[in-house]
Amino acid sequence: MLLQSPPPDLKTLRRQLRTARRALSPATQRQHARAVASHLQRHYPLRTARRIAYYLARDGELDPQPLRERLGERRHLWYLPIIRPFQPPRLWFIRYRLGEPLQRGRFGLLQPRHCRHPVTPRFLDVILMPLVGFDATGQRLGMGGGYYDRSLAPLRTRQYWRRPHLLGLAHEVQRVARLTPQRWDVPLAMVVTERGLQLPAD
Ligand SMILES: Nc1nc2c(c(=O)[nH]1)N(C=O)[C@@H](CNc1ccc(C(=O)N[C@@H](CCC(=O)O)C(=O)O)cc1)CN2
Ligand SMILES: Nc1ncnc2c1ncn2[C@@H]1O[C@H](COP(=O)(O)OP(=O)(O)OP(=O)(O)O)[C@@H](O)[C@H]1O
Repeated sequence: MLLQSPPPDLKTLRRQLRTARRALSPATQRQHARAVASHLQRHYPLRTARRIAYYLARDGELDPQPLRERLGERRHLWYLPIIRPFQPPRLWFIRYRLGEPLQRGRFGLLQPRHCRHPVTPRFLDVILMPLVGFDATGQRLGMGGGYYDRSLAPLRTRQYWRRPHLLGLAHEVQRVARLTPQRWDVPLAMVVTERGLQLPAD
């Protein structure tokens, strides 16, 4: 009898995908970050967005900094996530101007030292999200803490007249065949890798 190996559990899958993205050389990392910036710099919801959340790349994450540099500071306000200091864990977003001081917070994450006027996701036009994994349908695998999912949950249930456009950024090596959607998952509008934009397909 042929025994098929079972699909890896999510914890194993996260570890494998994080190892794969970390294994990319610094030169490849830079090339992918520049390719993603080229694919997105003329992208309509981003060009016209006023408030954009991004993240400071770590652990092999696709680096959104070249994209920030191309889009510039004149038309856009840039925000970084911070873990809000009480339970349940959720993200707030803080305006961050280049050159302002950073400090290490929870999990050793760099975050703005001055946390003035945090906003929740509904005040943002675009959220650039770091992915651990993704599939062709736009399903996303994150760090597993539910930080983004919990923070975005109100957008699913309430009717806001506008909601942020969610863009996932990743390297192609983070693509997986199929992720099973969880009840609380908030779907992405698009995944962007060095190969280009990917609209969710069923
Ligand atoms: N660059 C970046 N910023 C981000 C995230 C992210 O994935 N990447 N987040 C995405 O949610 C939020 C923070 N959530 C995080 C959740 C877990 C870990 C993490 O490193 N966990 C370690 C365990 C560390 C420990 O327990 O001390 C790990 O899993 O190895 C990091 C960020 C907001 N900011
Ligand atoms: N809207 C929510 N309300 C309550 N708990 C939630 C919600 N969203 C996620 N969670 C909790 O967070 C945990 C992690 O979720 P999941 O495995 O989907 O993480 P993830 O999508 O990889 O992480 P993240 O959202 O931080 O990128 C789940 O076990 C779930 O219990």
